[in-house]
Amino acid sequence: MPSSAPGKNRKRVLLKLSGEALMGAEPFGIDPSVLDRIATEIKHLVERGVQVGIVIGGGNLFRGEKLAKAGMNRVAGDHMGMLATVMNSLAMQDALERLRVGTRVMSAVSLTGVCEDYDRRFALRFMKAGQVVIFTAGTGNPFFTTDTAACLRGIEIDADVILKATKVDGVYSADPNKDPDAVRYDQLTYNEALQKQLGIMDLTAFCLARDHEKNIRVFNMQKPDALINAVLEESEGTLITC
Ligand SMILES: Nc1ncnc2c1ncn2[C@@H]1O[C@H](COP(=O)(O)OP(=O)(O)OP(=O)(O)O)[C@@H](O)[C@H]1O
Ligand SMILES: O=c1ccn([C@@H]2O[C@H](COP(=O)(O)O)[C@@H](O)[C@H]2O)c(=O)[nH]1
Repeated sequence: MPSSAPGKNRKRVLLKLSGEALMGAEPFGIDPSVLDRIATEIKHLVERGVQVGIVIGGGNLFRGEKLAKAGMNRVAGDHMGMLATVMNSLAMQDALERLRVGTRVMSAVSLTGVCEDYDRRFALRFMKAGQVVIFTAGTGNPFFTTDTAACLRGIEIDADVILKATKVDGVYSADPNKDPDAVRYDQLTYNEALQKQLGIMDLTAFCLARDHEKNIRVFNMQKPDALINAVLEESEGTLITC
């Protein structure tokens, strides 16, 4: 399908990709076949005229909290975590550009010669011109997560929806990887998620999205075409609303 001409009224999404989902069956790092499959699905969205901003996690490489538990200074660990998100972002940029999808990586911390600094107005211009923008290095601050960064950037770029692409097929009454009796929701509100302390995202991310009236759709990125369905059919996983 040919690329749509840049236009004013196209759908704009903020896609949060779990770092762990990039591992595929590997114990650490990135499975190139998973990366290429996800890049192909993103290309299909761009070809259908969807403006795509992406935030990628770093859990397949480093998490500050885990490093701190092993004895490292938490801030140093969080800096490593943020740099892990940069590595994932560069890998995704490479995969997209091999598919001839123009892609910019914009970082919350300056990494001269590696990627661009984050600038909201430039990011919007790139997306309107049909380029994918990957917002990397989280919020640029320790003690936050890329879920919070995804909500922050989603609000800043006024995304129609924040898509949390992960390894489970929605939000459950309890962590489905720990509780076999957990039940999946089709839809729920932020206040329900907060009251029930559902651990699919951190509280800061939930509160930010709720306070700025951004819906989040949680879906399984391992399911082929789930991303396309989530955006075009609005049919996958769980929708979290105000
Ligand atoms: N109520 C719940 N419903 C669904 N999943 C839940 C719930 N509570 C906890 N989880 C867990 O949350 C995980 C999703 O988190 P995900 O891996 O996307 O997080 P992340 O930390 O943002 O990503 P990254 O891998 O980049 O660090 C699921 O794999 C699941 O085990
Ligand atoms: O704003 C942020 C975002 C992330 N970090 C650190 O990066 C890792 C990886 O991110 P995940 O969201 O866990 O995938 C995170 O554990 C933090 O250590 C950060 O410091 N600030």
